[in-house]
Amino acid sequence: MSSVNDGFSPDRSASLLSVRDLTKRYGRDGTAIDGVTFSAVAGEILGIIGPNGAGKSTLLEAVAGLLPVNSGDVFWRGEPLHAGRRRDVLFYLPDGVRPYQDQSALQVVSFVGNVFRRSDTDIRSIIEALGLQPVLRKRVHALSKGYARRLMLTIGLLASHELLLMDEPFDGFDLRQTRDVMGLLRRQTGRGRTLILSIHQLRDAERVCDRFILLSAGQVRGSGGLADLRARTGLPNGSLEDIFLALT
Ligand SMILES: Nc1ncnc2c1ncn2[C@@H]1O[C@H](COP(=O)(O)OP(=O)(O)OP(=O)(O)O)[C@@H](O)[C@H]1O
Repeated sequence: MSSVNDGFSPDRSASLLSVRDLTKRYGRDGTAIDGVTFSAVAGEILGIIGPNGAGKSTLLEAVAGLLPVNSGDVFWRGEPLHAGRRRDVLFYLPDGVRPYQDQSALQVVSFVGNVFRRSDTDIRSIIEALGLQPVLRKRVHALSKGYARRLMLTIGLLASHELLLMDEPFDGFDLRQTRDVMGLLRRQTGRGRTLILSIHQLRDAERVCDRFILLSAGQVRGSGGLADLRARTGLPNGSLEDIFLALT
C-alpha cells in the first residue's frame, strides 16, 4: 500500500493541543463522546478513526468550541483554552457544508483568500494544487460533490491557522484525487501545520495519518502510531483494520 506518512519525525514532547476527559451527552439520547482524552503533537497528522456514529464529528465540533460539552478541558501548548478562543488557533472544516451557494467558486476563493490576507500567488497555487480551475466560474450550488469538497479544502488551506480540523476530508474523492489530496495535506505539515482528520475509511487513515485515536461508541479504545498499536495488540503485521477490530 502506498503511504504518504513515511517521513514523520515530529518532536513527541511538543504537545500542541490536549483534550482531557471530554464528554458530550445529547439530552436523553445518550453519550456521544465519553471521557475522551488525547493530545496532538505539533507537525503531525492525527486521525480520529471510527465507524459511523462513533462520535468523530461530535468530538471535532467540541474541540473546535462550537458545541457546548458536559465536561472536559482543552489545552493549547499546556494552557487551558476556553471554547470562545479556539478559533484564534484552529480552523474547523465541517463535513457536508456548502457555504456561499450563489457565489462562483472563484468569488468564494478570492473572498476567503482576502480574509486571511493571502497573496494572489498563494491563492493561485492552492487553486492549482486542488485542481479547481475547471469549475472556478461555476456557482457553488452547481458543483459536483467532489469539486464542492475541493472548494472546502481550498478554504481550509487558505486559512492561516496553525491547527486544521477536518471532518472526512477524503469523502467524495476517487482514488487518484484521494492520493493527491493526501500529498497536499502532508505538504501542509512540512510547512509547520498540524492536522486532525476524522476518517471512517481505515485504509485511507492508514495511508495518511502519523498517529491514530481509535474511537468506538464515544470512547477511546486505543491511540498511537501503527507500530505502537501493533505492539499493543500483538499483531506485528496487522493493518489498522485488524487492530481496530481487535480493540473494539
Ligand atoms: N444533534 C444530535 N442530537 C442527538 N444525538 C446526536 C446529535 N448529533 C449526533 N448525535 C449522536 O451522537 C453519536 C455520535 O455521532 P457523530 O455524528 O459524532 O458520529 P460520527 O462518528 O461522526 O459518525 P459518522 O461517521 O456517521 O459521521 C451518534 O449516536 C449520533 O446519533
